[in-house]
Amino acid sequence: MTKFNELGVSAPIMKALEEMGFEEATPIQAETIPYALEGNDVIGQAQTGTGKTAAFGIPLINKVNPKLRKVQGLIVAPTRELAIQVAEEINRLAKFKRIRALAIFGGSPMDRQIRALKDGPQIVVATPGRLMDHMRRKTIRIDEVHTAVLDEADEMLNMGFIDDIREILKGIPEDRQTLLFSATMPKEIRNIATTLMKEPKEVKVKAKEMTVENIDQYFIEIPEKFKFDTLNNHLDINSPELAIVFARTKKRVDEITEGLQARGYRAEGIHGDLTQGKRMSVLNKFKQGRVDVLVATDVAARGLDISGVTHVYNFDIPQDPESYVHRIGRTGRAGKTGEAISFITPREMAHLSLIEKTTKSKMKRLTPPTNQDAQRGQQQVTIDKMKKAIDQKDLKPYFDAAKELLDDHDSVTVIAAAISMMTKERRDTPVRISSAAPISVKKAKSSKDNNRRSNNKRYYGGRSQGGRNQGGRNRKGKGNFQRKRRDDR
Ligand SMILES: Nc1ncnc2c1ncn2[C@@H]1O[C@H](COP(=O)(O)OP(=O)(O)OP(=O)(O)O)[C@@H](O)[C@H]1O
Ligand SMILES: [Mg+2]
Repeated sequence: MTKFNELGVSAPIMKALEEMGFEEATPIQAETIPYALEGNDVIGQAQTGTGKTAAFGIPLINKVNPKLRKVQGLIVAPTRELAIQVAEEINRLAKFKRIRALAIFGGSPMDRQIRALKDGPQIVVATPGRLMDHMRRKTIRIDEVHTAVLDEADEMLNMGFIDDIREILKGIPEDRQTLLFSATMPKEIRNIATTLMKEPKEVKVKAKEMTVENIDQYFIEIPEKFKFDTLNNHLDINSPELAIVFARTKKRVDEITEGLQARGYRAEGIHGDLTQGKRMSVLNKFKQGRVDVLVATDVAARGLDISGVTHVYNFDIPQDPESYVHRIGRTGRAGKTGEAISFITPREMAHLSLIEKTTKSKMKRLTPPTNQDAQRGQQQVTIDKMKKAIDQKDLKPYFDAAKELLDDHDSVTVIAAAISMMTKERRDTPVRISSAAPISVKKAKSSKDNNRRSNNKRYYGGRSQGGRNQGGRNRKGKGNFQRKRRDDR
């Protein structure tokens, strides 16, 4: 284990790290910080939730001159919420260095951002679309930037963003330091990346699997029309502290959200068609635990660090294995455990193998839970509450009433009545989710799908201990798949 002071991190940052409770550097931090501090370009790849933000944030802050009120560090991120989160983490790390990070992103008033930029933040975290707006209007100067960071680098260099990124990098002096980070880095994207960098040091934290091992991964083979009830049952059985449900399209996100609300869950949806105000309020409610289930498109798949997310459901399996890695990585962060459950229609089974092959990890099969399983799961929630009360509460004031009840009824009946009154009643409000075209399956490899290991015994006790736009424009018309996909999230 490496201490931060062994890495050459300066005193003000050390103080911030202490305040944040970071005792030791994570492997990606230990390996990339020294390279970056020496001024090297770095490509850093490490699993989700392993501290990549600080891995680029610390050396960047280290290098920034607090006396110079000009943008010196530019971080580009794919979504608005991620830009905000990264700026917050940078500001925490920079607390004792008198420098400020500002997030600029689409969907929020331009004039306010222009004023904030005039204030002279040394670090800007931006989504590409809004950043380019500012560049065109000359309301941001990036010609003194010495460090450029692409967070979620493979996404930023993918078809939907690559042209913007090239244009942005053209505005930054060529002798810049460039840092690229992501949990995934397909080879062809890595090749593009190196053309934008100078002899980059490539750090790939050695891991058997691309996914974090403290996420238990499951799949349920289920026809489309049973997905919603299965989700319902699963939520009842697992009673997640916080759960994220990923669906393929904005429409499905809306329908699933409405369906869950109709069935009595505290659920809210998030996708690219909502106003920025709504997106932020939904995410904040989720972070505060006022919403238990966040239903989302891939707009929430990358980078978001929300503590307490115990379950991730892939209501629809994602097209790309990379997207799978990022989605499930919203749980099991910073050493905590989590569960990921993917719904796969029979026709999509070959796609499961492709994902497993890419991520080098296996999903265990679960049988779809029945309504009875779900009922039992909900009762278990009550029983757990009762057990807690037995352990922790002073129940003596209730003894007389209890004894009175037991004069007339046997104890099993009395307890059953108590459980029934405290258990959430299931609502069977009919819910219809419009059907979605199944994923287009590439490189189908079906032979081993027929004899997958079965692990059906896992219904109860499945509760785990949990410890959180895109560039702002809805650009249409290029016609390629990636672009379309981004517009639809
Ligand atoms: N050295 C550390 N010690 C303890 N906690 C840490 C350390 N470094 C980072 N963290 C915390 O771990 C969590 C995950 O960090 P971060 O969001 O940077 O992960 P990431 O690798 O960028 O994940 P993703 O691939 O999903 O973007 C954050 O809450 C962060 O504050
Ligand atoms: Mg990250």
